[in-house]
Amino acid sequence: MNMLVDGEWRTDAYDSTNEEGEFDRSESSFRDWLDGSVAAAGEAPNSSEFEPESGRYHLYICRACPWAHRAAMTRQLRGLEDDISISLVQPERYDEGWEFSEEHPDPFHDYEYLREVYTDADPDYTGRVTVPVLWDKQEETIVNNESSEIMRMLDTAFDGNEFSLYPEDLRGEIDEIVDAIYDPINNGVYRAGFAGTQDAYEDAVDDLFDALDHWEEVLADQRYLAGDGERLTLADVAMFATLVRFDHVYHTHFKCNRRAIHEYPNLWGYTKDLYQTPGIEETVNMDHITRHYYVSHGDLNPTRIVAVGPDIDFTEPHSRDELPGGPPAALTE
Ligand SMILES: N[C@@H](CCC(=O)N[C@@H](CS)C(=O)NCC(=O)O)C(=O)O
Repeated sequence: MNMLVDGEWRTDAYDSTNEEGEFDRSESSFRDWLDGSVAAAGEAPNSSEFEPESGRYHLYICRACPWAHRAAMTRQLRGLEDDISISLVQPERYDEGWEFSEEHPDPFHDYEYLREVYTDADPDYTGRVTVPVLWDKQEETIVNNESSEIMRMLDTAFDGNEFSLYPEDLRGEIDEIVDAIYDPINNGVYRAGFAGTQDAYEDAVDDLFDALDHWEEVLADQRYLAGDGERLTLADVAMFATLVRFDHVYHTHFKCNRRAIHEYPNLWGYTKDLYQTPGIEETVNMDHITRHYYVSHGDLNPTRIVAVGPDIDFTEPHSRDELPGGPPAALTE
């Protein structure tokens, strides 16, 4: 796989599976926090030189990427479109890594590749070149490239509109759910898709569907994941990013095909409910999602043919409004 090593681009630098054939996701590298943002339940606000000034920060994302999607959804739901600018990279990723294009240019530097943004921040950078990236236009550096942190800091550092996706009374539970769904679900689909052995694949698929069965039950009588299920939170943002991609890419391309999400009554209703929450639909680009996965992973899909199905409709009625709670008033008024 490709990455930067001491600031030089290498296409053979790391193997994404370990000796047991299990997919190994490496850690994100830029881990600064915006001033005043909160990292986890019970923690005091961070103090840093990165002041949360409107217009100072930019998100580089790919619409295909579920991790970048968490950051884009948080920005959109919290009404931060005027505070934080956003731009896309091309959905297809080849040997040169994430690329800008005429359609999706780098708004600040006119760079060809996202890796140039990384070497701008650190000329000797060693690591993967991933999205999302939270870029500081003033200091011309990367603040953070870890989505679980970016979503928390966008929610807690900026005022935005009048609700929080990470409310103080639910933070502990949100942290637990975000952690609990990471390994079997969010990263679980990748563990299945990139497994190098039958055992590693089957372990990942077992974990994934056990976890989906569990949340299917939880969602039978609550609208959202955290607390009493009445409030939309970052736990839902994290879950939705995987569920919305599931039937189009993970089911077929990553062989997560024991069941599709639209075959689970509650998970499917929940996915449609979130999709129809004001602000979310515009963050979903199924064309970019399918093109990215089917085209970029030549080892999994050598013909790079993009699967056309399934025929499902995220805008059809979901009936979840019979459950207590609902989208924050700030989004529906
Ligand atoms: N832990 C990171 C993971 C980000 C990540 O792996 N993004 C993928 C796209 S879905 C990427 O940019 N991959 C490029 C690579 O691994 O070289 C996060 O949550 O932000």
